[in-house]
Amino acid sequence: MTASSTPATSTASNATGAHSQEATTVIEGARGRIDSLDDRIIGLIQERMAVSAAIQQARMTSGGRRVNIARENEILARYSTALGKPGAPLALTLLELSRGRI
Ligand SMILES: C=C(O[C@@H]1C=C(C(=O)O)C=C[C@H]1O)C(=O)O
Repeated sequence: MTASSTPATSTASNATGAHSQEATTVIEGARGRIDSLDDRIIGLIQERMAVSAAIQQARMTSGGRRVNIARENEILARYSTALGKPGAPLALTLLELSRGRI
């Protein structure tokens, strides 16, 4: 039996859902890369939240409002241009994380 047709271990002990050892190996490696990317994305979101908080604090200390709708519209447009329709709710989630619910 070749490596590519070797059955994977039973689904009970294989969380990938793959039906061959070859696919299991590919998926496990790629999931490691996704976990690493997600760690970086989460770190970038936390960094974004901190930068946004500094902007909001500076504006409020000067007597301005926390929220700036014109700027938020620019961000919504950037995300939907780059990512298509699902980019808008993603941008809204980032804005909510950064300035709370409005
Ligand atoms: C960070 C700012 O303040 C608020 C938060 C924003 C953000 O997190 O991107 C955008 C606009 C504002 O509602 C800003 O005005 O740039």
